Amino acid sequence: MSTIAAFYGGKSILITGATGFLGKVLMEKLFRTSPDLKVIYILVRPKAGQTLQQRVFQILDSKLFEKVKEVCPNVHEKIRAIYADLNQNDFAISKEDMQELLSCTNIIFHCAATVRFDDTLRHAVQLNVTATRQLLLMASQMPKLEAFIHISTAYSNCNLKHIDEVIYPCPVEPKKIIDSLEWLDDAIIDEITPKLIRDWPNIYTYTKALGEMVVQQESRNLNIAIIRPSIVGATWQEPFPGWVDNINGPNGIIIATGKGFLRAIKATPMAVADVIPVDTVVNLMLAVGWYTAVHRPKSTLVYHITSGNMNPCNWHKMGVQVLATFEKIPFERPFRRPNANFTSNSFTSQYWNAVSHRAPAIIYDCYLRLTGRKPRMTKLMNRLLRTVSMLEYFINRSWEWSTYNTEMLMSELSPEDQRVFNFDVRQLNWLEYIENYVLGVKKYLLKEDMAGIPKAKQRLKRSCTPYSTL
Ligand SMILES: CCCCCCCCCCCCCCCCCCCCCCCCCCCC(=O)SCCNC(=O)CCNC(=O)[C@H](O)C(C)(C)COP(=O)(O)OP(=O)(O)OC[C@H]1O[C@@H](n2cnc3c(N)ncnc32)[C@H](O)[C@@H]1OP(=O)(O)O
Ligand SMILES: NC(=O)C1=CN([C@@H]2O[C@H](COP(=O)(O)OP(=O)(O)OC[C@H]3O[C@@H](n4cnc5c(N)ncnc54)[C@H](OP(=O)(O)O)[C@@H]3O)[C@@H](O)[C@H]2O)C=CC1
Repeated sequence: MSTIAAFYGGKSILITGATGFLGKVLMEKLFRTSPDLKVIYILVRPKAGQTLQQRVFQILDSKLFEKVKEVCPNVHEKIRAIYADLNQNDFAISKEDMQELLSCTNIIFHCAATVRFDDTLRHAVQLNVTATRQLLLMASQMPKLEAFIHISTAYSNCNLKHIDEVIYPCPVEPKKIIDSLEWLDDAIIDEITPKLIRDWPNIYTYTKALGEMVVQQESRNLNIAIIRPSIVGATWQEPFPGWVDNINGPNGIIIATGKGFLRAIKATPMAVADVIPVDTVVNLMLAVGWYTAVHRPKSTLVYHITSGNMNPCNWHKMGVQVLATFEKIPFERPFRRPNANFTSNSFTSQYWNAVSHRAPAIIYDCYLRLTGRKPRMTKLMNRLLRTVSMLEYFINRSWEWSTYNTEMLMSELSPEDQRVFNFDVRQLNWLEYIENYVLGVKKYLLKEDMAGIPKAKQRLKRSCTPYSTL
């Protein structure tokens, strides 16, 4: 019997960000391995015209939760969706709900965040810093709370080259930033943002660093741990390989390449591609939740969950395998035949952007105009190139993350727990993982039918010039 699975039995667990990529996989694993847990509270806001209940039903009815329904048929009764907006005071939670959360919660997993690189400082601080502070305040009023697990990112200190499992101080106190944002107007905030974020590449990583400082400052006597994953990718093994559901990080790039839009990218081929499967991250989160509650370490432990130091892959290897997979499993209706080059400097990158990206888009828009349709390719291409430029920082550098705490935890687990909650990334076969990843993007993101593969392959064989039925 798994000690960790047994630990979550009978527990009331609060998850923020449960409707996000990581949150869904966390809920799935919890229900599948500890179906006797008492309840999972999730803080949800209505979105895109859907009520809370509709959002929960959509998640539970998805393919991701198919196995859960077999082992935990009453899963609907064990999720309690609580109306909450983390941008509001007290999260806009009703008094009754707040009372229930305060008196019943045993474990908190704080996953909610804005992960947009270009968010405004005001909004990113509100969500990634102030909301974390507010949640810690709530946690301090929970008599039954055993552990508070905060999800950060391995890139919160990406202005350093070697990163230890410690909380690094930020140049400006989070409290000072929170206070000044209350009275500064948006124009001034925009002006001072570059000065504040200094050598951080974007507002996201900077506010995640501030969030960690807040955790340290407001920890009181709580049992807290911080988890820092690197680039979170599709599932490796559980509940099945290749599951992915948003266009963040590598996912959007894989789509853009497979559809033939993106043909060159400014990347350092030998730089480490520090991708980590989402199920590996979730396994570590659950192990950390157990360890923090049961062993109660004296200080806040930080855990890195990265792949580079244990089982490194680089962008060249990743790119080659992605392209090889497109040959076997092409995406439907590509704009051009998928092909890609890594460029090494800004000049060649600008050249390829003009020749390989902008020119075909302009030509295609002319064709659309001539055939009486609305041009849209140039706009789409500009948006794609903007996105790629924001990711460039991360694909042209390598970092070293120490993983002492993560390795220590691995050694503390029983053989059964090491199997059920496996976060040993040394066992990952990159070629197999990448192939499943691309297949997952096709199936779960693009929702393309696998039966169409032979036809797509035939079209691919015939194609050499731009064509599209978009
Ligand atoms: C020698 C041979 C070698 C071979 C060479 C081969 C080389 C070629 C490569 C080919 C293979 C590629 C292999 C993989 C390479 C991958 C490289 C990628 C690296 C990734 C690095 C990531 C680093 C991350 C570091 C930090 C990690 C973290 O901690 S956090 C998570 C990461 N966060 C993000 O990724 C967020 C980034 N995104 C953004 O910030 C914004 O989205 C944006 C600024 C980039 C874009 O904003 P914009 O306003 O333009 O668009 P937006 O409005 O957001 O959306 C546009 C449309 O898309 C829809 N959308 C948006 N989000 C989602 C979503 N999550 N799911 C589904 N759909 C979404 C949105 O609704 C919009 O649609 P419309 O409304 O219909 O227009
Ligand atoms: N994905 C990655 O590559 C990495 C992620 N991380 C960290 O992991 C965590 C989860 O990321 P991920 O799952 O990818 O992100 P997603 O963007 O998929 O999910 C974000 C979650 O936060 C919720 N949220 C955002 N704003 C609010 C709000 N105002 N009120 C209530 N809920 C809100 C979202 O809810 P809604 O559905 O309503 O929008 C969603 O559930 C984050 O802390 C991130 O920093 C760290 C490293 C890498």
